[in-house]
Formats: sequence, C-alpha cells, structure tokens
Amino acid sequence: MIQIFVTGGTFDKEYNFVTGKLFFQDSNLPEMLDRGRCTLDLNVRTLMMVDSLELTDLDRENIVNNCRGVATNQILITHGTDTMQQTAEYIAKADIQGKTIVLTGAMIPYAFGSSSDGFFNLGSALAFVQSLPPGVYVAMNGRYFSWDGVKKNRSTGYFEPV
Ligand SMILES: NC(=O)C[C@H](N)C(=O)O
Repeated sequence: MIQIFVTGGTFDKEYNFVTGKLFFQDSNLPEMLDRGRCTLDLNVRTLMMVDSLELTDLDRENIVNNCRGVATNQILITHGTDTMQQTAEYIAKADIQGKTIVLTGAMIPYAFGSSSDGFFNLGSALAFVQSLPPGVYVAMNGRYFSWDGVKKNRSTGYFEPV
C-alpha cells in the first residue's frame, strides 16, 4: 500500500476568479488519481493545507510522526515547492528506517488545467516511490533527487542537483 500525505502547496491551490486570489479547498488528489485511471492500492490523508512558506517545524514534526506511524514503507507527500527541500531534510534527519519517502508538488496549480505540472509530477512520484530504495527524495520535473542533493532554482523554477 502507498500512503499519500497531502500538505498543500501550489499543487492544491484553487483560484478565485472574482478576487483573483489563490486559496485552499479540498485536495485535488482523489480526482487526479481517478483521472489518471490509477489502480494502485493507496490511502490519501490530508495532514494540512498550507503554502509551504508558512510551514513551521511543528508542522514538519507532524509530517515526520505520520511517516513514522504509518505501517507501509512507501510514502508520497504532496508539498509546496518553496520549502520542499527543507522538509525533505527534516524528515531525513528524523532517521526513519526502511521507508521510501518521496515529496512532490507543482509550480502551477492543478486547478489551472493542462498548464499545470502537477499531474505529471504526481505520476512520476508514484512511479519513484514504488521503485526507489528506502530514503527521502524530491521528485520534480520528471527527475528524482536525494534530499541532500537538490535545490529549487528560484530564477528558473526548476529543481536542480547540487
Ligand atoms: N509552487 C509552490 O508550491 C510555491 C508555494 N509558495 C509553496 O511553497 O507552497
């Protein structure tokens, strides 16, 4: 079984066309999995719906506790891109043994339709979580990176090896 933990980020933001503002509602994960005709044995649980710039270490501890507590050894976390590397590092330093933990997200909300990278990133992260050995990884732009070998390039918006 694959456990998916939802934490928010642009991936799951909605657009209010009256105010022009982005906001959170329910996660798009169930609809995305359905649209992708996904037949994996999955459990989806929303831990929080926040922009990752607002995540605190208390939130990160909550994510760690959930990763530790769940019985499965394949965990996918949807997360904002701005502090994805920091959360990956926080989880890695918690030293959870024997689990493959993959964080992914999007630069453009899934709610924006075909311009969004969310659907693509989710699909590749699902493949990575089933095939990578235990460890903590970031999956973005069709690639995977070890938690300590990645940074978000803030000028281009792409994730790069360091
Ligand atoms: N693309 C994103 O997800 C950026 C957003 N500020 C976040 O980190 O939640």
